[in-house]
Amino acid sequence: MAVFTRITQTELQKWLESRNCGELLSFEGIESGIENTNYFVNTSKGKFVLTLFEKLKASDLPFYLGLMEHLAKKGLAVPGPIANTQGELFNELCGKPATLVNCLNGKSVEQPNAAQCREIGRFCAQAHVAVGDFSGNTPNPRGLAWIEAAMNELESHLPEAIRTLLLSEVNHQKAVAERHAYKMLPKGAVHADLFRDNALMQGDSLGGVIDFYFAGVDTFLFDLAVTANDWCIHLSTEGISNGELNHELLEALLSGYQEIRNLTAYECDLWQDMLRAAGLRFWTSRLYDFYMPREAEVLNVKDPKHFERVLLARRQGIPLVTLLN
Ligand SMILES: Nc1ncnc2c1ncn2[C@@H]1O[C@H](COP(=O)(O)OP(=O)(O)O)[C@@H](O)[C@H]1O
Ligand SMILES: N[C@@H](CCOP(=O)(O)O)C(=O)O
Repeated sequence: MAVFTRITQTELQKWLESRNCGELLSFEGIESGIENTNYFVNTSKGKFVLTLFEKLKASDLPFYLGLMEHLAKKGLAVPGPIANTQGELFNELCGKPATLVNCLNGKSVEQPNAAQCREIGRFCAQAHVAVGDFSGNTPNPRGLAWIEAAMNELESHLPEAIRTLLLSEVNHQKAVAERHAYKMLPKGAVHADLFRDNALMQGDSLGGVIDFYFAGVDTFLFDLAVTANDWCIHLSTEGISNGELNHELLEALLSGYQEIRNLTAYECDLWQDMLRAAGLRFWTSRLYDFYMPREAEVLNVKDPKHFERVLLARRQGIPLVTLLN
């Protein structure tokens, strides 16, 4: 359960008055989130999602909400924030910065098929093209600097074997970041957490992508690798993963992507390294949440072992680059 902040009908009604979104009919807390407090809000004008930001500061929000607004205005399936009468995309509710966005249709899938992976590949590329004229420049908050700092903070909590693997991969990624090819990778504001649970599907079509609150400027290839590691993971019929990729799903994702945007030679060169970087990113954050959970997060901690297996599988150097062509 992750409704960290409880609101009353009167508080919400008052807050909604400054938005042209109709009369409040009902609202209901969403239990599945782990970062923010979310409510479904029904008004006489439609269905919305209210988000109260639990960790992000007001100064962080113009980037995230601006990115969502930018993509929504370009026609991507992204919830556009509803501005208040002062033109603000967020303002305080119960002492927290809060925003109201459109409620999208669809539900997340656990075992995607190839058509759904192709669709998400197309979305990813469309977003990469669409941010060409987005001016926000907040760096990826979970980039290599954060990973290294988290690793240092975790050091005394980790078993020896995990510490060694983590250090080895951080050192590898630091070397990758120094390479000419890496410096030539196209970059922009990316979602950086485009997991299955952040996309709402309606059959094989995309209802929309939500949860931009780990977005930041990073390479497009890293964003695609994050997406591939989750959407194209090999799952047994029981839904269990050994960390390997499902090549049929990966081919679908990459060909959907390349229908919209071709990967450069530098991107093809660094594909394997970015799959590793994406594995490292989520292994580290899950280790961090596992060893240093916030109180209300204890029940929602995600399994770090999964991303340890992902990282180990990507380090094996199977020539995945052939799937890019
Ligand atoms: N714009 C939206 N449209 C429809 N459902 C949404 C929307 N935003 C959030 N949700 C629902 O709320 C759940 C939690 O939202 P999410 O942004 O993932 O929370 P958190 O960042 O706290 O993990 C989602 O799984 C989805 O069911
Ligand atoms: N996708 C990340 C966790 C981020 O949480 P979210 O619910 O805000 O997407 C992971 O799986 O580790």
